[in-house]
Amino acid sequence: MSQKRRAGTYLWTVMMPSLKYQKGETVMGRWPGSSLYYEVKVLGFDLKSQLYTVIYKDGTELELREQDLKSTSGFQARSRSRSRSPGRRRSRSRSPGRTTRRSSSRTAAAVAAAAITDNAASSRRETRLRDVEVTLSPLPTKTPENNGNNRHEKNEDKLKVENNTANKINESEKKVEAEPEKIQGRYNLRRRKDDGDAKSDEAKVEHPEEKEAKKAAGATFATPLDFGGKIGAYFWLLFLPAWVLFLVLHVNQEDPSLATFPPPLPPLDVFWDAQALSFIILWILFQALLYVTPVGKLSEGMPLRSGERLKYRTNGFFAIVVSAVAVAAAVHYGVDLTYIYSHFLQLATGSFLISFVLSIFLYVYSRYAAPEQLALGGNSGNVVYDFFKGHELNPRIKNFDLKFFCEMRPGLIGWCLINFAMALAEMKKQGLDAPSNSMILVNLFQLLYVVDGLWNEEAILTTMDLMHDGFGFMLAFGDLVWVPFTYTMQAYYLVSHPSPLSVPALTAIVILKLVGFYIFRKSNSEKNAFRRNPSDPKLSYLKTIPTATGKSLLVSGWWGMVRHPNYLGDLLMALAWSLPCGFSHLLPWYYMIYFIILLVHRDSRDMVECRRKYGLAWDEYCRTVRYRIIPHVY
Ligand SMILES: NC(=O)C1=CN([C@@H]2O[C@H](COP(=O)(O)OP(=O)(O)OC[C@H]3O[C@@H](n4cnc5c(N)ncnc54)[C@H](OP(=O)(O)O)[C@@H]3O)[C@@H](O)[C@H]2O)C=CC1
Ligand SMILES: CC(C)CCC[C@@H](C)[C@H]1CC=C2C3=C(CC[C@@]21C)[C@@]1(C)CC[C@H](O)C(C)(C)[C@@H]1CC3
Repeated sequence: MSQKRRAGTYLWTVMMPSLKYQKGETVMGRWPGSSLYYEVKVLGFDLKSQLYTVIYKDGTELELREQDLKSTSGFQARSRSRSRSPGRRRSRSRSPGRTTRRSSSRTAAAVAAAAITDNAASSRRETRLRDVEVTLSPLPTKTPENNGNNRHEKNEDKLKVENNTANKINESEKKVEAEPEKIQGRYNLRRRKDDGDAKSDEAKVEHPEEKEAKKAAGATFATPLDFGGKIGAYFWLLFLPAWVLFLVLHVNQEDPSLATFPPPLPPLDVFWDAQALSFIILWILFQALLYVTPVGKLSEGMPLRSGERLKYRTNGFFAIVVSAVAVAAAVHYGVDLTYIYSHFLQLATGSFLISFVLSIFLYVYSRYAAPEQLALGGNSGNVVYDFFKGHELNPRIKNFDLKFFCEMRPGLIGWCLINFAMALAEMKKQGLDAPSNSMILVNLFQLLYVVDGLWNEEAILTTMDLMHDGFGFMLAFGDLVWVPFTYTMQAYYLVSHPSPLSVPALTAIVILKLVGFYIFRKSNSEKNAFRRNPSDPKLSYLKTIPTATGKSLLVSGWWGMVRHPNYLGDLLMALAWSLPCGFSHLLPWYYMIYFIILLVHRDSRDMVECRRKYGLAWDEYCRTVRYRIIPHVY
């Protein structure tokens, strides 16, 4: 464990009491780039970057330097005179969006809604100052109409509420100074549970045990628990491995139908095979060797909280090509890959053991990490939850990034290897000279998915897993067990359950796959290109919403169609993977069902995270782009 890691934790503990502003304190924070100060609440302090995390009244969280904060007492006299002529004074501000803000009042200004602008303008913002009119409107009071998830779905109602509020703004400003405590209720001080959950600060009660746990872990930076919190973590730790083993046992049955679920448990020694475990270890080491080979690009990740940008060796395509050559050579020299089919259960158990040991290592390793290296979502102070969710954001041994490697290599490439082995097993079992049409489709479709992911490996650096999720049991198990041993269910199923396809059915399925792939690839590439270079002239036709963080949100193109066009494409592809297996059993549809649940949950997690980061600009985006995944449906 490096000394730097230990030193970070030590300094954190001893220096906290001497900080000028304390956690929970309400102070005035400068709007980044401008000379305007708004009321903010201090959420924490990061020793390494020497930045305070603060939350504005609109829910936007930002990191500010000490000199950008002032105590409210020393500030009031000056700011009052500023707010005397609300709505009339225009101040030129150089906020990250470089917007001109109409300050209707000291307090109301903090709840800025963003204006939609086109990306050509947004590009120019990168090089020169540009004024964009920004409408400032207070957050509507919590009412049955605008509260809850349907807040954005009921677009028309919401707009009406806002228009009314806007009309009344001058009237309400008069009351602002006279009734400061009422304002507290009108503006949302706390990050919302979901996109529309506008709970006031007072409404949220922190349980004493939660407080204690946080204190014990020095968990100043943390986001609300998900996956059912602490209890949920216990549940998932037991359920996920059991589920994989049940699926594997189930697919092995003559009749893998609901009537025969759960399958009978074999004796315990059947699960264990030392040779299977050693094959898994060899495969992971082989992939690690390819990963560290200095071939391919060194790509930069997105800026971390500390401002640092990590470098990643993105040679995934090289890795899959070399792996394919190695597998072809092995088959040529007589290696029987159907071993994978006959020892599937033992291989899954071996992978599970590795993922479990890796998760323990990751948790212990994270205890030596500096606070800014921890993941916001896995820093609750509860050992089991943090172990499950992932405590450290980007655990690395020197330059070897464990999360990136596990997500993109052994499991993902292993998925294709297993599918290929299933095709060989089908030929052997069914006495075929070539795999069936259905097996070929499933193999080619999923191979395309993986190869595309590796070809565009850099794009993973702007996804949720890499940017937000810590690396713990959930992802270690997901990458090393879940992906290779459950995503291969369709191929495994086809080995013993042939499903002939007519030419029209085959053609329709291929078209569906290509449509899904097109949407998936185009939308992912559009967002990735925009995040990497917002001033890219090729994207200048896109409309964007500026946000207080300096990043903009795409509001036209693919990301103007629905909020997660990439999920839509992915779901269409998932449908095309299940259809070749027919409708005799539910098992080959398992992936489709799981994927809908996963993506709906992921979308809601992302909504919470984006609401936290972008505040009202995110609300504006949600009002403009009403549907989450399927246009006019969901
Ligand atoms: N096969 C599988 O098992 C799985 C596949 N996937 C696939 O992986 C891919 C990545 O998914 P995932 O990481 O969940 O999510 P996304 O790639 O969609 O990333 C979400 C992030 O994109 C940014 N963003 C959101 N809206 C906008 C916008 N309008 N303009 C610009 N940026 C925006 C935000 O980050 P910020 O603003 O901070 O940049 C947000 O947090 C998807 O294609 C998904 O289908 C995902 C999970 C499992
Ligand atoms: C065990 C849990 C219930 C769920 C674990 C989820 C993980 C299996 C997935 C989370 C995000 C993933 C992605 C891919 C694979 C599945 C996991 C790890 C991905 C690498 C597949 C290939 C794609 O092209 C991609 C876009 C690169 C995917 C990124 C997200």
